[in-house]
Amino acid sequence: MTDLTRRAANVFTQTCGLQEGDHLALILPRVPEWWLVIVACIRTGIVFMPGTTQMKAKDILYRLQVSKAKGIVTTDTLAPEVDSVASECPALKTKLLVSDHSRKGWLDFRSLIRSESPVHTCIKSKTLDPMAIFFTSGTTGFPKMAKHSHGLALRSFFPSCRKLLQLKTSDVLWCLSDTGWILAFGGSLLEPWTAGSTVFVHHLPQFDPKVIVQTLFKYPITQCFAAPSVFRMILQQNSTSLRFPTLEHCCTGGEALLPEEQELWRRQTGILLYQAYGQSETGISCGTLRGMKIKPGSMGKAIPPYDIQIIDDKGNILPPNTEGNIGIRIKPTRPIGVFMCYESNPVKTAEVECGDFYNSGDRATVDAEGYFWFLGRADDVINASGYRIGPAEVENALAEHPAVAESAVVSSPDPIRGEVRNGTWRSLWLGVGLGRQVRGKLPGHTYPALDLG
Ligand SMILES: Nc1ncnc2c1ncn2[C@@H]1O[C@H](COP(=O)(O)OP(=O)(O)OP(=O)(O)O)[C@@H](O)[C@H]1O
Repeated sequence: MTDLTRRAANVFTQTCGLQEGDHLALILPRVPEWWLVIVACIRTGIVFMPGTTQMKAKDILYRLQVSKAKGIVTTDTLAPEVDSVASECPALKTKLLVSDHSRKGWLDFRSLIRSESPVHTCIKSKTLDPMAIFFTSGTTGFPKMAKHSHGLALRSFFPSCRKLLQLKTSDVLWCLSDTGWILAFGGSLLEPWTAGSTVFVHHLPQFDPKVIVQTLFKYPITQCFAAPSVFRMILQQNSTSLRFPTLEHCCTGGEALLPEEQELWRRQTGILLYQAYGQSETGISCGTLRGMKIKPGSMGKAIPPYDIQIIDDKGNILPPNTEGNIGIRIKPTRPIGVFMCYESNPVKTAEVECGDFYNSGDRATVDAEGYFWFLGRADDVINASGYRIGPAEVENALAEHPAVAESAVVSSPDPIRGEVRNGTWRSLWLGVGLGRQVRGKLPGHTYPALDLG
């Protein structure tokens, strides 16, 4: 890694002329170059911006334009999409291709790495210097650019954060997060790197729960980190055995997890499923640390240095068991790991500040023991006849029916009750739950109403 990332750093600065602070879009599947590009950026101070390979030309165009990216690294699958929009991105100067074939107008990253010098001196980055931009999922609008400092990487070294997975050098960690999300940066790079454990990588070009089960049987994976949908779809396979030979610890986050699924996973695999919660703006902020008592359905406790409280819309702390916003204290001191700002969007950055807190936009309660319970996103909460209904609660109820594989609950306007709950369901293969996707993408869309009783 040392040798290859030094060479990659030289490719960026010497061959491409990129400089500290420049923005580099990184859209790669799970190939080794993803790791090389990120570490090379950290070495040089180039701000990397991961993106998911599921993007199409218009998504790439949006990201390149708003970020004013000077460079992009991608594969030959997405290179034509980039070429179709490149003329509309005046800042884009460098296109690097990760492929065994060449393409006109693109630099060949693999052969450049081979020919570049392995001698490189790291910049002397400071904790608060910019390091990365993570685009949010865009569940509620255009993806926002959450800009992080090098402090995000430093946070992984804090003993409090190490307690979440408690990785050892003998561990083999498989994090299934798409390379475009902040979870992949933490779970596939920072966490195992800090602990000196082994990263397991599977190309997994298409999500197939059968392949995941086979892989967990075949390879000496000891820890697995994935979205709840992954565990859910494995359970839906009705496999004869899910007693994996080496798997010891499982962690999940990114969307709501049903308490029943947690219990079913334990019964079928003999392993507990620990829940964590986080955002592109904060990394993992809250979680059930390995070995901590699991309260089924709870996201666990705040992970220091984050001080998480349930707050009202003015930033006042609410008492236990009261619904409110999940807030992370940012005053008087902004904790290391919380994003710097939304790039080029001071208005949005100011909007999420609420008194002494960063307002996550998620609704939850905290119990007397400090465990957090997710209710839904503030913009998803349904107000029907004066009752505030978290869509996740209705989805959980639907999911208890054996014929329902996945569900999404959205509201539609009602002249008498304000809003009524409507539902839809269908199969999905993405690593994020249907509820979150559909709710975010189709606000106000009318589905046939369900009688939910
Ligand atoms: N354990 C969890 N349980 C329930 N929801 C979770 C959990 N972990 C994360 N989430 C959801 O995922 C969100 C974070 O996702 P992400 O940062 O990718 O952007 P987004 O909020 O979906 O996108 P946008 O802000 O663009 O709409 C959280 O705010 C929360 O709603």
